[in-house]
Amino acid sequence: MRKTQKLNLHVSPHRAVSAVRLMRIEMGGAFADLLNEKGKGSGDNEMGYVERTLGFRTKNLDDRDLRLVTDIVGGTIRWRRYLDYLIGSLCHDDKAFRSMEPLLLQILRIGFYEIVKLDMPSYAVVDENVRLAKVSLRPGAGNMVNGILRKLVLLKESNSLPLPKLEGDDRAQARALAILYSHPVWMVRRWTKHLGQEKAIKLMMWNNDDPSFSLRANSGKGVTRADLVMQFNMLKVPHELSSHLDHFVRVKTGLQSIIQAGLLKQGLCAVQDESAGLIVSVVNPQPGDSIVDCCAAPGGKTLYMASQMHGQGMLYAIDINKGRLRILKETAKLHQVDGVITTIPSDLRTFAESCQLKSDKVLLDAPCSGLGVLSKVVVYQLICLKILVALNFDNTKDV
Ligand SMILES: C[S@@+](CC[C@H](N)C(=O)[O-])C[C@H]1O[C@@H](n2cnc3c(N)ncnc32)[C@H](O)[C@@H]1O
Repeated sequence: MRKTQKLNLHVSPHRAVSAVRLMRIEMGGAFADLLNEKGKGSGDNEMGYVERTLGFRTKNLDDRDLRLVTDIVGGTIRWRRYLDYLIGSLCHDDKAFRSMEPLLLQILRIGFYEIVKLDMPSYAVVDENVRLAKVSLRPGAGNMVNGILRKLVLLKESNSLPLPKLEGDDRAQARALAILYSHPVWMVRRWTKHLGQEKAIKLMMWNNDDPSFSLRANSGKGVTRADLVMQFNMLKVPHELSSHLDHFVRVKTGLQSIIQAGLLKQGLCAVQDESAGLIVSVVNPQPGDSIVDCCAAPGGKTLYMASQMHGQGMLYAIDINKGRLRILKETAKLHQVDGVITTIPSDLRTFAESCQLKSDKVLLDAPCSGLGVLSKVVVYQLICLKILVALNFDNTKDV
Protein backbone atom coordinates (compact mmCIF):
# COMPACT_ATOMS: atom_id res chain seq x y z
CA MET A 1 0.00 0.00 0.00
CA ARG A 2 1.38 3.43 -0.96
CA LYS A 3 2.14 5.89 1.80
CA THR A 4 -0.59 8.57 1.85
CA GLN A 5 1.87 11.36 2.67
CA LYS A 6 3.10 11.01 -0.92
CA LEU A 7 -0.36 11.93 -2.14
CA ASN A 8 -0.61 15.64 -2.92
CA LEU A 9 -4.23 16.76 -3.20
CA HIS A 10 -3.38 20.43 -3.74
CA VAL A 11 -1.69 20.13 -7.11
CA SER A 12 -3.97 20.01 -10.16
CA PRO A 13 -3.72 16.44 -11.45
CA HIS A 14 -4.03 17.30 -15.14
CA ARG A 15 -1.07 19.70 -14.97
CA ALA A 16 1.12 17.29 -13.02
CA VAL A 17 0.34 14.44 -15.44
CA SER A 18 0.79 16.70 -18.49
CA ALA A 19 4.20 17.84 -17.24
CA VAL A 20 5.29 14.25 -16.66
CA ARG A 21 4.01 13.06 -20.04
CA LEU A 22 5.84 15.92 -21.75
CA MET A 23 9.01 14.90 -19.91
CA ARG A 24 8.54 11.29 -20.98
CA ILE A 25 8.05 12.32 -24.61
CA GLU A 26 10.94 14.75 -24.74
CA MET A 27 13.48 13.00 -22.54
CA GLY A 28 12.47 9.37 -22.92
CA GLY A 29 11.20 9.30 -26.52
CA ALA A 30 7.74 8.06 -25.46
CA PHE A 31 5.01 8.17 -28.10
CA ALA A 32 2.21 10.64 -27.30
CA ASP A 33 -0.38 8.40 -28.97
CA LEU A 34 0.57 5.38 -26.86
CA LEU A 35 0.58 7.40 -23.64
CA ASN A 36 -3.02 8.22 -24.42
CA GLU A 37 -4.21 4.66 -24.41
CA LYS A 38 -6.02 3.95 -21.17
CA GLY A 39 -4.29 1.37 -19.03
CA LYS A 40 -0.86 2.12 -20.47
CA GLY A 41 -0.21 5.76 -19.73
CA SER A 42 -2.96 6.38 -17.23
CA GLY A 43 -4.28 4.99 -13.95
CA ASP A 44 -1.85 3.51 -11.44
CA ASN A 45 0.83 3.12 -14.06
CA GLU A 46 0.62 6.83 -14.82
CA MET A 47 0.77 7.78 -11.14
CA GLY A 48 3.90 5.66 -10.80
CA TYR A 49 5.60 7.89 -13.38
CA VAL A 50 4.24 11.00 -11.68
CA GLU A 51 5.62 9.90 -8.32
CA ARG A 52 9.02 8.99 -9.72
CA THR A 53 9.32 12.28 -11.60
CA LEU A 54 7.73 14.75 -9.20
CA GLY A 55 8.17 12.97 -5.87
CA PHE A 56 4.43 12.71 -5.12
CA ARG A 57 1.19 11.33 -6.52
CA THR A 58 -1.91 13.36 -7.29
CA LYS A 59 -5.51 12.24 -7.16
CA ASN A 60 -6.39 10.00 -10.09
CA LEU A 61 -7.52 11.65 -13.30
CA ASP A 62 -11.25 11.87 -13.96
CA ASP A 63 -12.55 12.03 -17.53
CA ARG A 64 -12.37 15.81 -17.70
CA ASP A 65 -8.76 15.74 -16.48
CA LEU A 66 -7.90 13.12 -19.06
CA ARG A 67 -9.39 15.24 -21.86
CA LEU A 68 -7.37 18.22 -20.63
CA VAL A 69 -4.17 16.17 -20.51
CA THR A 70 -4.72 15.05 -24.10
CA ASP A 71 -5.41 18.63 -25.23
CA ILE A 72 -2.52 20.13 -23.34
CA VAL A 73 0.12 17.54 -24.20
CA GLY A 74 -0.87 17.50 -27.89
CA GLY A 75 -1.21 21.27 -28.11
CA THR A 76 2.01 21.98 -26.25
CA ILE A 77 3.95 19.78 -28.63
CA ARG A 78 2.25 21.22 -31.72
CA TRP A 79 2.91 24.81 -30.57
CA ARG A 80 6.29 24.20 -28.96
CA ARG A 81 8.34 26.44 -31.23
CA TYR A 82 5.87 29.31 -30.76
CA LEU A 83 5.66 28.80 -26.99
CA ASP A 84 9.43 28.53 -26.58
CA TYR A 85 9.91 31.76 -28.51
CA LEU A 86 7.52 33.54 -26.13
CA ILE A 87 9.10 31.96 -23.04
CA GLY A 88 12.60 32.85 -24.27
CA SER A 89 11.50 36.45 -24.93
CA LEU A 90 10.20 36.81 -21.38
CA CYS A 91 13.25 35.31 -19.66
CA HIS A 92 16.02 37.60 -18.39
CA ASP A 93 18.38 36.48 -21.11
CA ASP A 94 18.88 33.75 -23.68
CA LYS A 95 21.15 31.78 -21.33
CA ALA A 96 18.41 31.57 -18.68
CA PHE A 97 16.14 30.00 -21.27
CA ARG A 98 18.73 27.68 -22.83
CA SER A 99 19.90 26.33 -19.45
CA MET A 100 16.43 25.98 -17.93
CA GLU A 101 15.86 22.62 -16.23
CA PRO A 102 13.51 20.40 -18.26
CA LEU A 103 10.68 20.12 -15.73
CA LEU A 104 10.55 23.88 -15.20
CA LEU A 105 10.41 24.38 -18.96
CA GLN A 106 7.52 21.91 -19.31
CA ILE A 107 5.57 23.70 -16.56
CA LEU A 108 6.08 27.04 -18.30
CA ARG A 109 5.07 25.58 -21.66
CA ILE A 110 1.86 24.27 -20.08
CA GLY A 111 1.11 27.65 -18.49
CA PHE A 112 1.81 29.54 -21.73
CA TYR A 113 -0.32 27.13 -23.77
CA GLU A 114 -3.21 27.39 -21.32
CA ILE A 115 -3.13 31.20 -21.34
CA VAL A 116 -2.37 31.93 -24.99
CA LYS A 117 -4.02 29.06 -26.85
CA LEU A 118 -6.70 27.72 -24.51
CA ASP A 119 -7.70 31.11 -23.09
CA MET A 120 -8.08 29.62 -19.62
CA PRO A 121 -8.65 32.06 -16.72
CA SER A 122 -5.18 33.46 -16.15
CA TYR A 123 -5.34 33.73 -12.33
CA ALA A 124 -6.03 29.97 -12.05
CA VAL A 125 -3.32 29.07 -14.59
CA VAL A 126 -0.74 31.20 -12.79
CA ASP A 127 -1.65 29.93 -9.28
CA GLU A 128 -1.77 26.27 -10.27
CA ASN A 129 1.45 26.22 -12.27
CA VAL A 130 3.29 28.18 -9.58
CA ARG A 131 2.16 25.60 -7.01
CA LEU A 132 3.27 22.74 -9.25
CA ALA A 133 6.73 24.31 -9.70
CA LYS A 134 7.05 24.96 -5.96
CA VAL A 135 6.19 21.46 -4.79
CA SER A 136 7.86 19.52 -7.57
CA LEU A 137 11.04 21.65 -7.71
CA ARG A 138 11.52 24.36 -5.05
CA PRO A 139 10.02 27.69 -3.94
CA GLY A 140 12.41 29.69 -6.16
CA ALA A 141 11.18 27.84 -9.26
CA GLY A 142 7.62 28.78 -8.28
CA ASN A 143 8.64 32.43 -8.02
CA MET A 144 10.18 32.30 -11.47
CA VAL A 145 7.02 30.75 -12.98
CA ASN A 146 4.99 33.41 -11.20
CA GLY A 147 7.09 36.27 -12.62
CA ILE A 148 7.13 34.99 -16.20
CA LEU A 149 3.44 33.99 -16.36
CA ARG A 150 2.36 37.34 -14.90
CA LYS A 151 4.40 39.17 -17.54
CA LEU A 152 2.70 37.04 -20.20
CA VAL A 153 -0.77 37.82 -18.85
CA LEU A 154 -0.09 41.59 -18.99
CA LEU A 155 1.28 41.38 -22.53
CA LYS A 156 -1.65 39.29 -23.69
CA GLU A 157 -4.16 41.68 -22.14
CA SER A 158 -2.52 44.62 -23.89
CA ASN A 159 -2.41 42.65 -27.13
CA SER A 160 1.36 43.01 -27.38
CA LEU A 161 2.81 39.51 -27.32
CA PRO A 162 6.47 39.74 -28.39
CA LEU A 163 6.18 37.85 -31.70
CA PRO A 164 8.47 38.15 -34.74
CA LYS A 165 7.44 40.40 -37.62
CA LEU A 166 6.99 39.04 -41.10
CA GLU A 167 9.65 41.12 -42.83
CA GLY A 168 13.06 40.89 -44.50
CA ASP A 169 14.23 38.41 -47.14
CA ASP A 170 12.76 34.92 -47.77
CA ARG A 171 14.95 33.32 -45.12
CA ALA A 172 13.97 35.85 -42.44
CA GLN A 173 10.29 35.51 -43.35
CA ALA A 174 10.51 31.72 -43.20
CA ARG A 175 12.06 31.95 -39.73
CA ALA A 176 9.27 34.26 -38.57
CA LEU A 177 6.55 32.04 -40.07
CA ALA A 178 8.15 28.98 -38.46
CA ILE A 179 7.68 30.62 -35.07
CA LEU A 180 4.25 32.12 -35.71
CA TYR A 181 2.81 28.82 -36.97
CA SER A 182 5.13 26.54 -35.04
CA HIS A 183 6.65 24.46 -37.82
CA PRO A 184 10.26 23.59 -38.72
CA VAL A 185 11.98 26.26 -40.85
CA TRP A 186 12.89 23.81 -43.61
CA MET A 187 9.25 22.79 -43.94
CA VAL A 188 8.09 26.41 -44.15
CA ARG A 189 10.67 27.11 -46.84
CA ARG A 190 9.69 24.06 -48.84
CA TRP A 191 5.96 24.71 -48.63
CA THR A 192 6.35 28.42 -49.35
CA LYS A 193 8.45 27.60 -52.40
CA HIS A 194 5.98 25.06 -53.77
CA LEU A 195 2.64 26.54 -52.67
CA GLY A 196 3.25 30.25 -52.09
CA GLN A 197 3.07 31.95 -48.70
CA GLU A 198 -0.72 32.16 -48.42
CA LYS A 199 -1.32 28.46 -49.02
CA ALA A 200 1.65 27.46 -46.86
CA ILE A 201 0.14 29.43 -43.97
CA LYS A 202 -3.25 27.75 -44.51
CA LEU A 203 -1.58 24.34 -44.48
CA MET A 204 0.29 25.11 -41.26
CA MET A 205 -2.89 26.35 -39.62
CA TRP A 206 -4.67 23.17 -40.64
CA ASN A 207 -1.81 21.06 -39.28
CA ASN A 208 -1.96 22.72 -35.89
CA ASP A 209 -5.73 22.72 -35.67
CA ASP A 210 -7.49 20.42 -33.19
CA PRO A 211 -7.49 16.97 -34.73
CA SER A 212 -10.55 14.97 -35.75
CA PHE A 213 -10.51 11.19 -35.68
CA SER A 214 -11.66 8.29 -37.77
CA LEU A 215 -12.73 4.95 -36.43
CA ARG A 216 -12.63 1.71 -38.36
CA ALA A 217 -15.30 -0.92 -37.85
CA ASN A 218 -13.49 -4.20 -37.19
CA SER A 219 -14.77 -6.59 -39.83
CA GLY A 220 -12.35 -9.18 -38.39
CA LYS A 221 -14.87 -9.48 -35.57
CA GLY A 222 -17.85 -9.23 -37.90
CA VAL A 223 -18.58 -5.58 -37.04
CA THR A 224 -19.96 -3.50 -39.90
CA ARG A 225 -19.95 0.26 -40.29
CA ALA A 226 -23.74 0.21 -39.81
CA ASP A 227 -23.21 -1.50 -36.41
CA LEU A 228 -20.77 1.22 -35.43
CA VAL A 229 -23.12 4.00 -36.54
CA MET A 230 -25.88 2.44 -34.43
CA GLN A 231 -23.59 2.48 -31.38
CA PHE A 232 -22.57 6.12 -32.00
CA ASN A 233 -26.24 7.12 -32.31
CA MET A 234 -26.98 5.44 -28.99
CA LEU A 235 -24.03 7.26 -27.39
CA LYS A 236 -25.13 10.53 -29.08
CA VAL A 237 -21.69 10.95 -30.66
CA PRO A 238 -21.88 13.21 -33.75
CA HIS A 239 -20.28 11.48 -36.72
CA GLU A 240 -20.10 11.29 -40.50
CA LEU A 241 -19.29 8.45 -42.86
CA SER A 242 -15.95 8.43 -44.64
CA SER A 243 -16.42 9.23 -48.30
CA HIS A 244 -13.35 7.16 -49.21
CA LEU A 245 -13.46 3.97 -47.18
CA ASP A 246 -16.35 1.62 -46.44
CA HIS A 247 -15.29 0.68 -42.91
CA PHE A 248 -14.54 4.18 -41.60
CA VAL A 249 -16.57 6.74 -39.61
CA ARG A 250 -15.33 10.25 -38.69
CA VAL A 251 -15.83 11.91 -35.30
CA LYS A 252 -14.67 15.32 -34.10
CA THR A 253 -15.92 15.15 -30.49
CA GLY A 254 -17.13 12.33 -28.28
CA LEU A 255 -14.11 10.03 -28.43
CA GLN A 256 -14.17 9.79 -24.62
CA SER A 257 -17.77 8.45 -24.72
CA ILE A 258 -16.67 5.85 -27.24
CA ILE A 259 -13.74 4.85 -25.04
CA GLN A 260 -15.91 4.71 -21.92
CA ALA A 261 -18.53 2.58 -23.66
CA GLY A 262 -15.73 0.04 -24.19
CA LEU A 263 -15.97 -0.12 -28.00
CA LEU A 264 -12.20 0.03 -28.37
CA LYS A 265 -11.47 -2.27 -25.43
CA GLN A 266 -13.81 -4.89 -26.87
CA GLY A 267 -12.06 -4.64 -30.24
CA LEU A 268 -15.24 -3.63 -32.04
CA CYS A 269 -13.46 -0.75 -33.70
CA ALA A 270 -10.06 0.94 -33.86
CA VAL A 271 -8.97 4.56 -34.04
CA GLN A 272 -7.32 4.75 -37.43
CA ASP A 273 -6.56 7.58 -39.79
CA GLU A 274 -8.17 7.35 -43.20
CA SER A 275 -4.78 8.01 -44.81
CA ALA A 276 -3.59 4.75 -43.21
CA GLY A 277 -6.73 3.03 -44.49
CA LEU A 278 -6.04 4.27 -48.01
CA ILE A 279 -2.57 2.67 -47.95
CA VAL A 280 -4.23 -0.63 -47.07
CA SER A 281 -6.67 -0.23 -49.94
CA VAL A 282 -3.66 0.09 -52.27
CA VAL A 283 -2.22 -3.17 -50.91
CA ASN A 284 -5.71 -4.64 -51.41
CA PRO A 285 -5.30 -7.72 -49.19
CA GLN A 286 -7.27 -10.78 -50.26
CA PRO A 287 -8.09 -14.05 -48.47
CA GLY A 288 -5.20 -16.47 -49.09
CA ASP A 289 -2.58 -13.74 -49.67
CA SER A 290 0.90 -13.94 -48.23
CA ILE A 291 1.86 -10.41 -47.17
CA VAL A 292 4.97 -8.99 -45.51
CA ASP A 293 4.48 -5.85 -43.43
CA CYS A 294 8.05 -4.62 -42.96
CA CYS A 295 7.72 -1.94 -40.26
CA ALA A 296 4.48 -3.15 -38.76
CA ALA A 297 4.15 -1.94 -35.18
CA PRO A 298 2.01 -0.82 -33.48
CA GLY A 299 -0.01 -2.49 -36.18
CA GLY A 300 -2.78 -0.21 -37.41
CA LYS A 301 -2.31 -1.27 -41.01
CA THR A 302 -1.47 -4.89 -40.18
CA LEU A 303 -4.75 -5.28 -38.30
CA TYR A 304 -6.79 -3.65 -41.04
CA MET A 305 -5.14 -5.87 -43.68
CA ALA A 306 -5.68 -8.96 -41.52
CA SER A 307 -9.36 -8.12 -41.07
CA GLN A 308 -9.77 -8.31 -44.85
CA MET A 309 -8.21 -11.75 -45.18
CA HIS A 310 -11.14 -13.57 -43.55
CA GLY A 311 -8.92 -16.04 -41.71
CA GLN A 312 -7.08 -17.24 -44.84
CA GLY A 313 -3.45 -16.53 -45.75
CA MET A 314 -0.58 -15.13 -43.69
CA LEU A 315 0.66 -11.70 -42.77
CA TYR A 316 4.26 -11.48 -41.55
CA ALA A 317 4.58 -8.47 -39.25
CA ILE A 318 8.22 -7.40 -38.83
CA ASP A 319 9.36 -4.67 -36.46
CA ILE A 320 12.58 -3.81 -34.67
CA ASN A 321 10.74 -2.62 -31.55
CA LYS A 322 9.71 -5.61 -29.44
CA GLY A 323 7.49 -3.54 -27.14
CA ARG A 324 5.51 -2.08 -30.00
CA LEU A 325 5.28 -5.50 -31.64
CA ARG A 326 3.89 -6.91 -28.38
CA ILE A 327 1.12 -4.31 -28.54
CA LEU A 328 0.39 -5.45 -32.10
CA LYS A 329 0.14 -9.06 -30.96
CA GLU A 330 -2.20 -8.26 -28.08
CA THR A 331 -4.44 -6.10 -30.26
CA ALA A 332 -4.54 -8.79 -32.95
CA LYS A 333 -5.93 -11.22 -30.37
CA LEU A 334 -8.48 -8.68 -29.21
CA HIS A 335 -9.51 -8.05 -32.82
CA GLN A 336 -9.67 -11.79 -33.49
CA VAL A 337 -7.30 -11.59 -36.46
CA ASP A 338 -4.27 -13.20 -34.77
CA GLY A 339 -4.79 -16.41 -36.75
CA VAL A 340 -3.39 -14.78 -39.90
CA ILE A 341 -0.56 -12.82 -38.27
CA THR A 342 2.99 -13.99 -37.51
CA THR A 343 5.06 -11.42 -35.65
CA ILE A 344 8.79 -11.25 -36.33
CA PRO A 345 10.87 -9.09 -33.98
CA SER A 346 13.79 -8.16 -36.18
CA ASP A 347 15.81 -5.38 -37.74
CA LEU A 348 14.63 -5.35 -41.33
CA ARG A 349 18.11 -4.45 -42.59
CA THR A 350 19.66 -7.68 -41.29
CA PHE A 351 16.49 -9.78 -41.65
CA ALA A 352 16.21 -8.92 -45.36
CA GLU A 353 19.73 -10.24 -46.02
CA SER A 354 19.05 -13.77 -44.83
CA CYS A 355 15.29 -14.18 -45.15
CA GLN A 356 13.72 -16.81 -47.33
CA LEU A 357 10.17 -15.48 -47.13
CA LYS A 358 8.08 -15.55 -50.29
CA SER A 359 5.13 -13.24 -50.53
CA ASP A 360 2.54 -11.77 -52.84
CA LYS A 361 2.65 -8.27 -51.43
CA VAL A 362 5.00 -6.13 -49.36
CA LEU A 363 4.15 -3.07 -47.31
CA LEU A 364 7.05 -0.91 -46.15
CA ASP A 365 5.78 1.82 -43.84
CA ALA A 366 9.14 3.08 -42.62
CA PRO A 367 9.60 5.66 -39.84
CA CYS A 368 8.46 8.83 -41.48
CA SER A 369 8.34 12.60 -41.39
CA GLY A 370 4.65 12.26 -40.55
CA LEU A 371 3.91 15.35 -42.65
CA GLY A 372 0.51 13.99 -43.57
CA VAL A 373 -0.61 13.44 -39.99
CA LEU A 374 1.02 16.32 -38.16
CA SER A 375 -2.29 17.45 -36.70
CA LYS A 376 -2.90 14.09 -35.03
CA VAL A 377 0.36 12.38 -34.25
CA VAL A 378 1.86 15.44 -32.66
CA VAL A 379 5.07 13.80 -31.55
CA TYR A 380 6.16 13.66 -35.21
CA GLN A 381 6.80 17.37 -35.02
CA LEU A 382 9.72 16.51 -32.77
CA ILE A 383 11.17 14.05 -35.23
CA CYS A 384 10.56 15.34 -38.74
CA LEU A 385 13.76 13.85 -40.09
CA LYS A 386 12.74 10.59 -41.64
CA ILE A 387 11.16 9.41 -44.85
CA LEU A 388 7.82 7.77 -45.50
CA VAL A 389 7.91 4.96 -47.95
CA ALA A 390 4.79 2.91 -48.39
CA LEU A 391 5.19 0.50 -51.25
CA ASN A 392 3.01 -2.19 -52.69
CA PHE A 393 4.68 -4.74 -54.95
CA ASP A 394 1.86 -6.76 -56.43
CA ASN A 395 3.11 -10.19 -57.51
CA THR A 396 6.41 -9.73 -55.65
CA LYS A 397 7.84 -13.17 -55.01
CA ASP A 398 11.07 -12.46 -53.16
CA VAL A 399 11.23 -10.06 -50.26
C1 LIG B 1 5.67 4.50 -39.09
S1 LIG B 1 5.88 3.23 -37.90
C2 LIG B 1 4.95 1.93 -38.60
C3 LIG B 1 3.47 2.09 -38.35
C4 LIG B 1 2.70 0.84 -38.71
N1 LIG B 1 2.87 0.47 -40.10
C5 LIG B 1 1.23 1.00 -38.41
O1 LIG B 1 0.42 1.16 -39.34
O2 LIG B 1 0.87 0.96 -37.22
C6 LIG B 1 7.51 2.70 -38.23
C7 LIG B 1 7.94 1.46 -37.48
O3 LIG B 1 9.19 1.09 -38.04
C8 LIG B 1 9.91 0.39 -37.03
N2 LIG B 1 11.32 0.31 -37.45
C9 LIG B 1 12.25 1.31 -37.46
N3 LIG B 1 13.43 0.86 -37.93
C10 LIG B 1 13.25 -0.45 -38.23
C11 LIG B 1 14.11 -1.48 -38.73
N4 LIG B 1 15.38 -1.23 -39.02
N5 LIG B 1 13.59 -2.71 -38.91
C12 LIG B 1 12.31 -2.97 -38.60
N6 LIG B 1 11.45 -2.04 -38.11
C13 LIG B 1 11.91 -0.81 -37.92
C14 LIG B 1 9.64 1.22 -35.80
O4 LIG B 1 9.86 0.45 -34.63
C15 LIG B 1 8.18 1.62 -35.99
O5 LIG B 1 7.33 0.75 -35.27
